[in-house]
Amino acid sequence: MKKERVQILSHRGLKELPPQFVRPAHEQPENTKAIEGVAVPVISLSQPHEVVVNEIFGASSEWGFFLITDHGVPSSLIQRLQEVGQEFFALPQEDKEAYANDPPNGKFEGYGTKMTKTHDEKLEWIDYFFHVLSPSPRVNYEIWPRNPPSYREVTEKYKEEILRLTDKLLKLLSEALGLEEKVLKSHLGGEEIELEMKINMYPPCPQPQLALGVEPHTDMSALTILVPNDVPGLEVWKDGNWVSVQYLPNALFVHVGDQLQVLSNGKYRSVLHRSLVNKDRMRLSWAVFIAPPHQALIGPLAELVDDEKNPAKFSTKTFAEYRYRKFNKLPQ
Ligand SMILES: O=C(O)CCC(=O)C(=O)O
Ligand SMILES: [Fe+2]
Repeated sequence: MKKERVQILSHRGLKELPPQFVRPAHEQPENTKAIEGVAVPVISLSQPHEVVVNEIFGASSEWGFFLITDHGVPSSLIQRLQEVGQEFFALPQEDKEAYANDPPNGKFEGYGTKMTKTHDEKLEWIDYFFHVLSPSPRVNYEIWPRNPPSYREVTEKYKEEILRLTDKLLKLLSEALGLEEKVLKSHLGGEEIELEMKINMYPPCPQPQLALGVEPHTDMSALTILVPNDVPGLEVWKDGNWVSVQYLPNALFVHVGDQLQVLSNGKYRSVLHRSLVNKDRMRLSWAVFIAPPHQALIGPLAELVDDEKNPAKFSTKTFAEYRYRKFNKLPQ
């Protein structure tokens, strides 16, 4: 079945949002505005080690979300990553369709647009490109965009930077829990840890106040490292309010995902977040999901659990089972 791409709809210049995208009133951005005057944590990684550990602990336990600066990823590389992604989405439609994914038939990688599952499930105002980034044996380069030709080289370079940052963040997050620095990464598969790239593309939307780019969710990854273009849109849930995340040039957005919440027995919080869309401008974001291999067993770390004061708050299961339950909206 041919999918209706949001980018094509957007190009038609509609005055009104098609009804399948109109969120129920209680979800519409105009009825659920972000609170003013609250700023998300921004952490410079070039501060003294103890300061960084403390700030990461505070942000991960109170917000499950923070921005990092002085992370060492060259701004020229971030810019190239953004250019090759934008160039892909600017290709003629039939060129993009050659990469179409097909989730109902198990083909998750490639160019995609979400379709409704049930009669009244609403659509999100987004097209995306999704592929595995690491480890190498799991990567299918056939599905990566061959156009622009530098897509692969640039994305591989960015992967190396994200692998380096993953190591660094997992060490800091382990230390902040009072654990040896290698603990979190080893529970997430060590060198088998998996990275997936999702380029989110939100075209201009005729009635952004009625739509969502991505509906409220937590990521099932352990961590997600995201870089947006300069169009704001991400909001995170904090103490009963939505808080908008402002654009900060070259900062990377770090989300704590479900697997880190489970491993830390709830000391770290998996952040609820959503994204809004824009009337005139295209928003793009590059999310790298950092997750354990499917067969990894994930549960609260023994070091953090005791029968009396800190009973386990989550059950232990394979990541494959966690994913299955989350996709099918079953209790964990
Ligand atoms: O575009 C964004 O800022 C958020 C996207 C997101 O939450 C996701 O891809 O899981
Ligand atoms: Fe997300």
